[in-house]
Amino acid sequence: MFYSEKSLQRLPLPDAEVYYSPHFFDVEESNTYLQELLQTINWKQESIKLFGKLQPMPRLTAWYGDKGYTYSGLHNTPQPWLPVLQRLKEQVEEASEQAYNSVLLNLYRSGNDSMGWHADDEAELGQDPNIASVSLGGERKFGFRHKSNKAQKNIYITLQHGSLLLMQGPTQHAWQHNLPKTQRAVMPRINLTFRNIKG
Ligand SMILES: O=C(O)CCC(=O)C(=O)O
Ligand SMILES: [Fe+2]
Repeated sequence: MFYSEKSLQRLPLPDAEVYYSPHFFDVEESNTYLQELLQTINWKQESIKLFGKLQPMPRLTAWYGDKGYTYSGLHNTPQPWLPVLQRLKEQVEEASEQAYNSVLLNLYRSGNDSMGWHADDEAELGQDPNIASVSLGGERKFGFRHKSNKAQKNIYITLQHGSLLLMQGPTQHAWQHNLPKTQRAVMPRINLTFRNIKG
């Protein structure tokens, strides 16, 4: 692969540090990772309490790494690293020049699966969280919404098969992000967010 294809471009979001590489993994490598993760990850259908009622999350999830973590009000006990996750982690660490000790995986089975607006700003992620997000499978739109500047329009990008997105610095303070549902017929998509849990 040529260096330029791997290279991360800074996206023009004010009050943020966001970098994107659309073809961080080539198609063959991405296909192999997608199949291996579909088969080896211990996917779970978790529920969250919404307005006092338990609701199934609109996606499957799995949590691997060294430390437990609270996410969407759920305490996640991590499962030990799998070789495939360690390989991905090493590549992402090298490109982002950051270390990660955990990964949350999301499986969006269809266009009906989604993730609502949120910021990954839990105290366990430290002051300025470093999050590295790998996308595999069906292309989906990913939104950014500024928390305080109402004049700032939402920004949408398409997360491609084999792409890498980094959110660093003040990003989680100033912005929320989401993965909206889509009516389009889309292939299943796996997302991995590598994080560094403190303490
Ligand atoms: O699926 C995605 O690209 C977003 C995942 C995400 O925001 C998260 O896991 O916190
Ligand atoms: Fe997130």
